[in-house]
Amino acid sequence: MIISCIQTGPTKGHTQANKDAVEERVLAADADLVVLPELFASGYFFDSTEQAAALAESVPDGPTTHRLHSWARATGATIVAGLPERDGDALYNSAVVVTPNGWLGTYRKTHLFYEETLHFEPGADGFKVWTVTDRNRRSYRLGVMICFDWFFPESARTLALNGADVIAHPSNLVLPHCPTAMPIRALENGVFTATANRVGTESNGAESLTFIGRSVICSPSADVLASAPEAEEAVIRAEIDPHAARETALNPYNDRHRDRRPQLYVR
Ligand SMILES: NC(=O)CCCC(N)=O
Repeated sequence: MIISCIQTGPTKGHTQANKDAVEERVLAADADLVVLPELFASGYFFDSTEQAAALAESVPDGPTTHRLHSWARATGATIVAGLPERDGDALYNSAVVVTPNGWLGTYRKTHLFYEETLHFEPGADGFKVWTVTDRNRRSYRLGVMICFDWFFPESARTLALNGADVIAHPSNLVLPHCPTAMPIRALENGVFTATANRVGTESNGAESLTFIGRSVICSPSADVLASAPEAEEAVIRAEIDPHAARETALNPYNDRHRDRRPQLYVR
């Protein structure tokens, strides 16, 4: 199967224009799994919680999920994309999994970063894995984490223990470390990872953040299968066999799952 990460450069608040700007690359991706960045259409560094709330939408009946479904239907791809979600009075930094058959599920970011903590509720649903199919109807297991979740090894580890073959990782990275770390996150958990980041600089009216690009697709052997430049919009892609993630033996004596000693791991 083909994984594609689309590295974008959105303008905060211009959700329609940001979706229009990425549509052509999604429709041309020719991939089984397309990963878009965290908050891909809204932008990230909100001036206020009121601005975040104004840009948030309900799932699955909001306009962005509908647009993602039209793209999934048109391409046959499964799409993972980040958006600000409103559920009653609560706002979440979420990612939706959308297939040609429609919305499949939502992940709410567990570990909020910096001023996200002012605007969003932390997700409390844990790390979910969905069974999806590629365009040849071959099934694989897809987990999702969002940006800063990478910093906590428990995120990718829990997804791997929950059976993920592939981890989609919508991001808005501003620190330099994640792209360097992701090959090891993939290796230590025996999964493929697909980090889709953005570029550009955004201000909240008082300070600004610059996003580092460097989207990256990694293999269970810590290979960097594809990577994007730092400051340009880009599309990266890689062909993988997701079931290769199910080979847990490292050698005749070691197995990445069997060798774990959770009874000795504190917390
Ligand atoms: N949007 C984010 O969660 C940024 C996390 C910090 C980083 N790794 O850049």
